[in-house]
Amino acid sequence: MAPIVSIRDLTKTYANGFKALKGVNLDIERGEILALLGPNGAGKTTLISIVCGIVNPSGGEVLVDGHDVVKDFRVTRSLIGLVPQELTTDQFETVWNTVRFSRGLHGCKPDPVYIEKILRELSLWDKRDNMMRQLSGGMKRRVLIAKALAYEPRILFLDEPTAGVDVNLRKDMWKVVERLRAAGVTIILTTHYIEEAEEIADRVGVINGGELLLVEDKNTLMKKLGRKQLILELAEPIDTVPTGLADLGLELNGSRNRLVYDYDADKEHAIAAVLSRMVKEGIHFRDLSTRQSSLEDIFVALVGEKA
Ligand SMILES: Nc1ncnc2c1ncn2[C@@H]1O[C@H](COP(=O)(O)OP(=O)(O)OP(=O)(O)O)[C@@H](O)[C@H]1O
Repeated sequence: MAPIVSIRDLTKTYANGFKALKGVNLDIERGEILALLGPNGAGKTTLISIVCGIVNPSGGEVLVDGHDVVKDFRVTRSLIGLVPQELTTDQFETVWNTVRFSRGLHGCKPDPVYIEKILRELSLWDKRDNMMRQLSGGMKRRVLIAKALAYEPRILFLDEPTAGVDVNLRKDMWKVVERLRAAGVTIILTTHYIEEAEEIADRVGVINGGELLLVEDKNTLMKKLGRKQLILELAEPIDTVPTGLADLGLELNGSRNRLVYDYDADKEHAIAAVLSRMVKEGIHFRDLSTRQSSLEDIFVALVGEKA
């Protein structure tokens, strides 16, 4: 099936001459959860804003369900829900009306039962009659999510949805994301919290300096770029690593009692060779552990390389 969002050679140069996007190509599949990772100023919000029709591209093309986001913006906009980073609501309106109006604005028939369901899901039901200005920052953020869900979008963009919010909101959010995924909604989120991407995303895209460095299935990425480390606590201290072990890449690490061995996450069989060589060299260990690099390690390595 054709991707639900297709981005081709997308560039954006702002009026001051700053190149925020330098030729991005990306296909987003129907029903997937894609996490876009990148440091501050990488171009994530610019990319999302172009797909959502808020910012005009300088070059390239974006198709949403086959429709051009510039020429057919009315159609594409109706398919997309956006939860922006910044709060954009009328402070003197009630929560109930804010969410209800959002549905109406997008041309959907009123459905109070559905609105109630969303408000309950996001723990906003008790606040439905409060004015927006009476809510805490975290509650306002919940309303932004409710506003985007109110018109049942097929594609949902979440721009740093959990930045500066508490654990409860994060948990509520993930429950909502799970429900939406089950309903076939495509979800794209930007985040600085790598564990969030690790937890929830099917694919991960890394963006830096206006370029998409990679997009990869999360598990494949962790396998391909992930590193593992075998740590051997020795029974007796040693001064130098015997040649037979040094040849395999083992090193003393911070102590005469600890040997470490770094290997690719997909080369677990290498451990057997290390252990049999240990026996051959007559070096005994009293404990053994392994450590796997996280998505965060991979991200830092990728972005660092490019910097
Ligand atoms: N209207 C604008 N005019 C000029 N430059 C802009 C404008 N909007 C954004 N930029 C610049 O474009 C770059 C990308 O910004 P963008 O907001 O897309 O980054 P981001 O990855 O979302 O960052 P963050 O994680 O901080 O939200 C930044 O250097 C920013 O200063």
